[in-house]
Amino acid sequence: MGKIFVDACLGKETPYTPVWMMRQAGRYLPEYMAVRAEAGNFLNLCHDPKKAAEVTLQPLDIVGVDAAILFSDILVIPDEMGMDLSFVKGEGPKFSDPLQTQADLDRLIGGDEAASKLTYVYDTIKLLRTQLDERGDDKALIGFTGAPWTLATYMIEGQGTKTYNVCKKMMYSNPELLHNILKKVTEVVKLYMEKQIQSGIDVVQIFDSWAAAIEPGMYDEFSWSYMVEIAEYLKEKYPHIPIIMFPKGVPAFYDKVYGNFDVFGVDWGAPMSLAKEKLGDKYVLQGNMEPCRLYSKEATTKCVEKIQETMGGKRHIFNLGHGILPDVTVENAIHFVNECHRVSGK
Ligand SMILES: Cc1c2[nH]c(c1CCC(=O)O)Cc1[nH]c(c(CCC(=O)O)c1C)Cc1[nH]c(c(CCC(=O)O)c1C)Cc1[nH]c(c(C)c1CCC(=O)O)C2
Repeated sequence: MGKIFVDACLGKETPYTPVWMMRQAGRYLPEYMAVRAEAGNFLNLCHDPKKAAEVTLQPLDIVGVDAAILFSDILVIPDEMGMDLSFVKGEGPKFSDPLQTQADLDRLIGGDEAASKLTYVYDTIKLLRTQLDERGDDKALIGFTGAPWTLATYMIEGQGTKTYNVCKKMMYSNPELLHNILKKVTEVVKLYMEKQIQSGIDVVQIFDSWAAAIEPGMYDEFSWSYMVEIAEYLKEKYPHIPIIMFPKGVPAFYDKVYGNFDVFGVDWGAPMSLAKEKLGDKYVLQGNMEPCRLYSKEATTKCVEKIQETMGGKRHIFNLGHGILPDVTVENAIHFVNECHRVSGK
């Protein structure tokens, strides 16, 4: 069966506009919390293909989205390259030994050796492929990776950061080392995404969540060019697999966007009309409701109607402008999905 989400990514006309939500498999769902509790913790859940597949599919049945996104995390890549990842309760991800020198980087494994260690991700995808095919509906499966820059911020800082001062010190005082880190991560990501495709995903999304940390004139050099390199590697071998680029918070870069990919993910900080004007002819646009609107049904409806008015149901995929927050009610998430379908004629 043709998948409406895949068709929409490729710019084909679809009977209605598909919708999904970034971070849709997560803590706002009591059913997710139950499976996570069984697993013991978040990383165990990522490492358990059966449970990871189960939470991947939950939003399809509970919220009614048109695509599932693989349940995993962007940080499993540096973890398998040899950095020791943990999630500290209430504090988020941590690496015990952040990268500071070329010698630190040289100790990490790279290339196919690293990509081959992520077997639990490929096993989850294979299981999901079977389960989705058995369902016989037209829901797509999205695989993903972090952009090399976003991954590097965690590898260098050792954790999430508000200032990015450690990685920016490297950017301005030792750019060669930062490029070496980005190159090594890029090589792993290319092979990781290739193995995700071979395992059965329908679409790729590259998350550059911390794009806005880079000053506009340097964004291409330190992030976008690596994302494009990954996209072009995959497009050459797998032209039928759509690629979504999601660089958060870089409207100043919209005039300079280039590369062979299909969908541009618009975050909530940019007006959809601006993205349409600058990028709408070249790329399908995804987005972009401010996730906090999910706290109010009225605010949600207003925004969905406005986005629909701007995009006119053409070359568009509904989504939030960043991830759904844990304290949103399931009822309001369902309302968002239903409204996207209503205004686009489902
Ligand atoms: C920056 C980033 C990370 N991870 C991810 C990003 C990029 C996307 C974005 O910008 O939102 C990507 C990600 N992380 C997760 C997914 C699963 C699929 C989905 O979107 O539903 C995806 C696509 C699960 C997760 N990844 C994480 C959770 C929460 C873990 C839990 O307590 O259950 C989930 C469901 C943990 C995580 N992972 C990360 C952080 C900063 C945190 C802690 C923040 C928090 O606690 O909300 C790194």
